[in-house]
Amino acid sequence: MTPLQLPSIDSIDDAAFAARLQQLLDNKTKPVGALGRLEALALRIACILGSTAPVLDAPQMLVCAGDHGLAARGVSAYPSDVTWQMVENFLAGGAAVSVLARQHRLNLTVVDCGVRHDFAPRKGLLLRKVAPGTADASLGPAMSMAQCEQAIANGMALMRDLPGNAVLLGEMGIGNSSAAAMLLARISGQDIDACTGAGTGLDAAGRAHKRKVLRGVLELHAAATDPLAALAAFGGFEIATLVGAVLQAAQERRVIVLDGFIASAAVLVANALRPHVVQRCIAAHESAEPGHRLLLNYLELQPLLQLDLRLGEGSGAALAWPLLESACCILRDMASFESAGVSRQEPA
Ligand SMILES: Cc1cc2ncn([C@H]3O[C@H](COP(=O)(O)O)[C@@H](O)[C@H]3O)c2cc1C
Ligand SMILES: O=C(O)c1cccnc1
Repeated sequence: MTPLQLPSIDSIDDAAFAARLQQLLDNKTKPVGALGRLEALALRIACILGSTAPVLDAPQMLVCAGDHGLAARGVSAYPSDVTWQMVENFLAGGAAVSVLARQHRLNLTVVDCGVRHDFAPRKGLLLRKVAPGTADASLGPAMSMAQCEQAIANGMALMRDLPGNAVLLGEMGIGNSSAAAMLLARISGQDIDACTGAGTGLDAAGRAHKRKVLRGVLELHAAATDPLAALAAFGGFEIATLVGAVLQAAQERRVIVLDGFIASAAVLVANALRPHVVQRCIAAHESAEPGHRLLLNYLELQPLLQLDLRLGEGSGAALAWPLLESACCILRDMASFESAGVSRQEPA
């Protein structure tokens, strides 16, 4: 295998351009700042796309799926078979993300990154299986480094082939809130107990068991300190594929819309590898999974919505999408004081 080449990702900070955008926003027919955080959102999208009149084009909902060997340790309230069953549901159009993507006209692509099931090929499904599920991370690394790099390379390649200038991140994989919690603990240095939550709905005893298992897995992989080693140690294939997709999207200056805890964990890893990634990111919401708030704080991202969602799939990203469209419309289409002949604020 050729060695993995990660893209280089430059800073898109441009103080002069941001000041120009702020002036455009301040000249719109409204009291200064009256559209609140929608103005900051407009400014961020405009900076990512490098346009004072941003247009979101052919948005892509990318849902990456994979199974986790660690699920055999009882860290999820649901069995691993739910992963492939939900992939079928995504493709049949009945899952939350299917419905919401349809509502908002987001093109849905589902990727088998490493599900323990053989899917029949069909439209909307990309077969990029590295292996049928990761290994049990409580016994050894979830993925070999070669598998980890393969999944990242798959994500980069598939993103290159997707049209548009915006991508919304989704995932499916029973047990993946455990992988996300361990990645957060390792990369941010926070205690695993604070990073661990109920996932699909564990009760108090289930959460205590999950914390104990995850603490043991972190200890087993104490040497996995750099982001790639941590990703290989904890998994999973869907997170690694998303890492590649995020890196590629960031390099192409697409708008990257984060969903919940697990999709955000992929961005955490990508940003640890290439620190300017986060400049291209918008946090759609803050999930009820407690680690998500810690993760967003660590990345200094402010979520748009707080709806106590704890689903994943990309559902929260789809729900926030109309806000991004509205932010662009305001910057593009609102009249200025001059063009509309509206009087400005009286001098103090
Ligand atoms: C029916 C069903 C649909 C889902 N859609 C997303 N997830 C979510 O739950 C999983 C993470 O939680 P844990 O780590 O506790 O397994 C992921 O698959 C995530 O996307 C679902 C879970 C279930 C049961
Ligand atoms: O925040 C998420 O993405 C999430 C939370 C619980 C279960 N699955 C996903």
